[in-house]
Amino acid sequence: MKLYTEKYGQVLLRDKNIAQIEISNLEEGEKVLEIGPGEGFLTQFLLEKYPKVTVVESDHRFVDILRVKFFDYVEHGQLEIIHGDFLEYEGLVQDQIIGNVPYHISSKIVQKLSTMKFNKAVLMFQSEFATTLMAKPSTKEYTRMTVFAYLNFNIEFIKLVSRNSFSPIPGVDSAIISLRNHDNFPDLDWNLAETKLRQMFSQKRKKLKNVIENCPVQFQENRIDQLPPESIINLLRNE
Ligand SMILES: C[S@@+](CC[C@H](N)C(=O)[O-])C[C@H]1O[C@@H](n2cnc3c(N)ncnc32)[C@H](O)[C@@H]1O
Repeated sequence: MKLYTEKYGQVLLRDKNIAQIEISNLEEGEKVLEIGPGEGFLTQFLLEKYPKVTVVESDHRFVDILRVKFFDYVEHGQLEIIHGDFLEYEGLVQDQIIGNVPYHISSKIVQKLSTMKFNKAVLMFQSEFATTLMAKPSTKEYTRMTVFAYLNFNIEFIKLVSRNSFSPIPGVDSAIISLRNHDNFPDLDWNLAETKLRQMFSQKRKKLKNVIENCPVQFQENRIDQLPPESIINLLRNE
């Protein structure tokens, strides 16, 4: 039986150097949470560095493998294996988060992370998605998700990763980035801001004077995807 389903983002990392780069970008700490460990390629290195490792894996076939492979670590309480959906994870504050994440739910993972408290997350995404998170205005990669990420995180680009580092070889390259929570916009009403953001980007071909009531005069002739996040925040506050 084939043990992976590319459709569910199950391409497995095979390059130890890349795993080491990801782990060296995490910080020291007590606890680390891994999203989607698969067969545990990253997990084995995490266990060398952290006293408490929690992994959340949704596929029971991988969970069975992990339970056998890391039996001793589970017995000694260093490793907790959770069979479940990370998007439903309700755990406590984590020091560090790591994951070569399933590409088809990248946006949902970023949204989920925005609701969690952690020190630093080191994540591997499809390179195109990583570009979106850090895109500049007036480029095709600049989307609602770019602004959402800016509102929630400090983002750093770490490394582009060739598709040849995975098995099976996917059709695209990947990229490692890091996210840190920030609280730069404590005055924002988040539910309202997200609704407005969605509404503005759903009409991104229109000039803002035709999208927003009482649009500030300096933005009236612009389209939403021409404005930098700093200006969009003013719109989210003002409207
Ligand atoms: C790209 S693979 C990476 C596997 C492993 N970390 C590696 O690098 O070899 C993504 C993993 O996430 C798991 N996964 C997919 N959706 C998930 C979800 N919602 N919650 C937790 N794990 C998930 C998949 O089963 C798979 O093991």
